[in-house]
Amino acid sequence: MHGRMKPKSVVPGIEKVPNIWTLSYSVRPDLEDLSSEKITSNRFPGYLHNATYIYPHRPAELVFRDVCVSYDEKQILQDVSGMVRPGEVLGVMGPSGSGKTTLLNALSGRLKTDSGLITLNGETLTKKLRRKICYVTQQDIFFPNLTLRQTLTYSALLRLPDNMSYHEKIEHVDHILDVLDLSHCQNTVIGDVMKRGLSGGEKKRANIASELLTNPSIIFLDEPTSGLDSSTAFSLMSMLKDYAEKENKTVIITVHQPSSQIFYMFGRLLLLCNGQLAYFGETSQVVNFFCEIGLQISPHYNPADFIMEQLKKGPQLQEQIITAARKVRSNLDFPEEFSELLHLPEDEDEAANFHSLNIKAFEYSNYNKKIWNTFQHCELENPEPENIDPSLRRISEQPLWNISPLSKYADVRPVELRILIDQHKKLRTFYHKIDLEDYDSGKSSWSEVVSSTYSSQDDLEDEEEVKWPTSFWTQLKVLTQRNFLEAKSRMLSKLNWVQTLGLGLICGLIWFQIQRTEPTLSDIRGWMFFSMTYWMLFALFGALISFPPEQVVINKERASGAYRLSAYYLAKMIGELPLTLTLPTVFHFISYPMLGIYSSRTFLFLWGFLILNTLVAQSVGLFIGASCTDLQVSVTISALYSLSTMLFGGYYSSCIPPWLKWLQYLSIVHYAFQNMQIVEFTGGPPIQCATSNSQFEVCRSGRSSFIPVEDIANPGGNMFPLWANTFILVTFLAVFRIMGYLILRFIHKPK
Ligand SMILES: Nc1ncnc2c1ncn2[C@@H]1O[C@H](COP(=O)(O)OP(=O)(O)OP(=O)(O)O)[C@@H](O)[C@H]1O
Repeated sequence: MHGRMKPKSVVPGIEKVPNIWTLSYSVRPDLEDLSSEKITSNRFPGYLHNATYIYPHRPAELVFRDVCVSYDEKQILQDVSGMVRPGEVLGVMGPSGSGKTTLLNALSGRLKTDSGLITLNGETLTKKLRRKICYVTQQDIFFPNLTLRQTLTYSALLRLPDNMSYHEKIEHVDHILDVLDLSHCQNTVIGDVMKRGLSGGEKKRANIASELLTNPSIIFLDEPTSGLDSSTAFSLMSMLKDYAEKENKTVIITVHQPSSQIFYMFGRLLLLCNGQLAYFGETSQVVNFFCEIGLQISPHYNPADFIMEQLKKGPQLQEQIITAARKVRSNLDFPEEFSELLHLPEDEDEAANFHSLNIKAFEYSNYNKKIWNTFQHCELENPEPENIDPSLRRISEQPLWNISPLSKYADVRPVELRILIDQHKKLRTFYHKIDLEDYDSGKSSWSEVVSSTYSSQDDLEDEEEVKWPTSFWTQLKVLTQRNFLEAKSRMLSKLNWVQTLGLGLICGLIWFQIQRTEPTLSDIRGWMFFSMTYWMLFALFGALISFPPEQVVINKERASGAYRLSAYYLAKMIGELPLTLTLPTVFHFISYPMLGIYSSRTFLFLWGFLILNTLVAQSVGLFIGASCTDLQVSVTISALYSLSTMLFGGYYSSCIPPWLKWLQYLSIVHYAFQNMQIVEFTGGPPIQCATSNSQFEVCRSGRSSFIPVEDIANPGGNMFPLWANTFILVTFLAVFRIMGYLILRFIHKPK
């Protein structure tokens, strides 16, 4: 024992699986009374003994080598290499356009690389492993109407696994609010340019908080300090550095022009110049590096400013710096050699060499080294396979990493350490993993780790295996609640209430107690046409304008794999349904009785068709909003569609040229207006004929009080029955909604 925290229980074990021996052990401070059998059967069926160790997340070491990226044959990144270890902060600097964001996108797996190697703990970056990565974008993208707490709570409910209780998820939100010093503004709305909310610095931290919720192992931050004053930027960076160190996170940050205080917070620095590596190494050594190539920094000068100036001085100096950086790659410390060692042997010769290589690799790696020491200094208690490598006969009781005193979950999260030995009894590699099922109550994004540690590469690349953090039903439920809450303040705003109540009253007063006679026919039709087209435009443009900003948030969340598109889309329809119905209902309930209710059936049917028409129009708005990325284009298309659908609706013109008449079948107003007239003129009391000069044949032939609806609604034309119009409207609704979904699913996917 070496005077560090002493675990109460150690459960070592060895297992045979085809061609591979697995040695593993567990250290759980709280498992004094449990036998190893019990632990084993509960958690790792099929394993003789399991191996767990309490740790709040799986530390990840990111190594990248010779990464190349090009756009349309333009080389953006060329042979960029580097690495970053758990607990470290890597700063990425370079002039504007040098490729910093591109590098972050490539390393986080959001961008396809042309060549190069990116590994996490020695495993090639796959979609599954990407879930351990979080990416904090430059833009702070949120729903502006939700408070910070609501935003984080919904994010936690969606992105933390189902096996974690609601209470635990909320506790985790509290923890993150605490870590990022956001508790004081948790009930403030996020806000936007129109509505004041969180300050710029708070919004930045909120952005980081929403990503840290999943307890990722690696955090990418693209210019988190841009737009912040120097003291806010400093406190944000201090917080990130503390967080990385205490919680053993791997942090990569791009910055433009940091102050010298911020500059020295980076443990390592990666400089980019025209997409090429200009320096990679310890930040404290960068000034020496420049010195060695004859570029001396003046005393009291900010090294970050000095470096940026050198990188912009012209092609000749740039080339000199890049060449010098290339030379540094021959140092042992550089990850080029290191990353090769982390690979599993491909053939017999490589395998023969592998044991010693891997030991060397451990020595290079900070935390790997600790593990290796552990194995060398302690006795293995349990039976083991014959002829096992002697170096694996020892096991430690010590903790391998420091557990963050900040993390209240530190004592409930197990991590498994596993050594794999091939059939030649050679050490192949080791893994450490979290057991999610029983102990990791899901504060992490590690659901993938459980299966990935042992899987073959093929399995890892099988994207089908990638699971969502929560079930479809959880996603549907949470997203429905969030949609309702988010849309409520927008759709039922005070202004919308004033507009609806005002227009309802005005309509009621204009057509107050209207007579049902031939001369007032056009007024009755006018009310119907007005109310229908008004709500059509209201719903269509409402959906059209609100959807693009919402889509930005959805794309961000989809890019981080938070939920299924289908769950979101369905939730949007369900969550917004009561809100969509509210205002047309209020309008109808105010204005129609003022006209004079002649039958409750007519009143209810008219209400139903008003709602149906509103929902169809909303679907059209959603479809156009999802299809067009340019708001001006989408507004033009919507205006064209909605105004022409009104023209073909049957109120303004009853003598459309025959060659244009087919267009009326594309008009949603046409069907809805016909239905309303059918209901009103067949359900209500008959319309009195004019006493003289009636325009209706039926009146001129002596009848006094019945005008057939066909003569009113579509004189001389064909009229569909009520059910057929209704069916067509429902079909419109379904088709536009499905097309909107398909566009989002296949065309406007998140990048
Ligand atoms: N989709 C693209 N198509 C073509 N070129 C692109 C694309 N995206 C980026 N680039 C180019 O790649 C280069 C690097 O861009 P990147 O955004 O990575 O630079 P940066 O260092 O992050 O810049 P800044 O500091 O200004 O944000 C730039 O020259 C940019 O014009």
